[in-house]
Amino acid sequence: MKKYQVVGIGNAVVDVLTRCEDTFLDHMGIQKGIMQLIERDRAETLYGAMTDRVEAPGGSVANTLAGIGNLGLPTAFIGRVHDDALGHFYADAMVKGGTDFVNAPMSEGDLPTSRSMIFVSPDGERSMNTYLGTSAELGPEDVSEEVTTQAEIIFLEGYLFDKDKGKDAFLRAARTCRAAGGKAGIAISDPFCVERHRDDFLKLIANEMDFVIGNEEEIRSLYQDDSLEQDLARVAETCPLVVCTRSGDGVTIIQNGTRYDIPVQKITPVDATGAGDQFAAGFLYGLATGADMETAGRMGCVCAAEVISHMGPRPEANMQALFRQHDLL
Ligand SMILES: Nc1ncnc2c1ncn2[C@@H]1O[C@H](COP(=O)(O)OP(=O)(O)O)[C@@H](O)[C@H]1O
Ligand SMILES: O=C(O)C[C@@H](O)[C@H](O)C(=O)COP(=O)(O)O
Repeated sequence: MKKYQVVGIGNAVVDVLTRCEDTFLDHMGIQKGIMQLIERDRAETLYGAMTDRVEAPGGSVANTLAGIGNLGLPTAFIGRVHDDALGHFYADAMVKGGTDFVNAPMSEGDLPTSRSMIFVSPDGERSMNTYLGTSAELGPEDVSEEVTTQAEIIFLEGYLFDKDKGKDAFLRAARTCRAAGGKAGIAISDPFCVERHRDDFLKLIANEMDFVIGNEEEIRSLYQDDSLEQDLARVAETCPLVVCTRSGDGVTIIQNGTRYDIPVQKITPVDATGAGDQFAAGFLYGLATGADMETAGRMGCVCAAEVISHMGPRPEANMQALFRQHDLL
């Protein structure tokens, strides 16, 4: 038995959330529904333009780990925060939620803790504006083999793929985990990130990954065949387990050539932030505990439905209790 059932590696980001009308997005030049990277000045402008801000620990894979921690499995997260107020807020929240935050806040360098200004539209869609401070500087030296070899599953965040040292950190984490008998998977994170590094993404998925999770746009961005079915089939040819979420329109899982389609009851989200991350939390909980694919997929949907029913990217409910209500435990 290893120390951790799931370990994540990704950007450590504090989310600052507020509601707005779509006209505000147009006025500020914010593209709706995606994660866009911004510079420090723009971060200050957007922060200043926010009313009724809510601050919450975020970061895509970190949200997933927090979700799995909430479900009671031993978890850890590898990410970088600065030794500043937001950094301590972030690290403390991870630990309080049951996930080890293995890298202490760093005082060297002048890049602050990362933050994302997230505007939630009346239809629940979230538009993220992320200022990447120190979190995107994560490199192989930040990956402790003592942690990765103690992981049954390691989960990597595609956003970190934007820098060479992030790629190196991934490879070190995935290879050391797998060499010690664990499994490695990736959350694709973003179609634009794939756009910038398509060949590397395809190689990583084909050669180093045991599973891949993405939404429809992310899966389609890999092979660009102009057909989700064809794209899914091509990813499934190279990777033993592929999971594709399609918002309120169901989830498709292909494991070693067998396909599972999980229905989703479509609702209007209060705030869609974290839907994909919490789907991954429920699904990985199922994978780590030996559930069949149908059950793991349904667990993912229950976690995602909970998080989109309130503001913020992490669960507020006791997810074990919710699983029991849905006869999943
Ligand atoms: N409108 C919705 N109604 C019900 N469930 C939803 C809705 N939007 C998202 N979800 C849940 O969240 C999961 C992930 O959503 P999706 O939008 O595909 O990912 P991402 O947040 O990564 O873009 C879906 O598989 C589903 O379970
Ligand atoms: O990492 C970021 O830039 C934003 C995150 O902090 C945010 O919490 C997030 O990724 C939400 O996830 P999603 O809505 O499931 O894509």
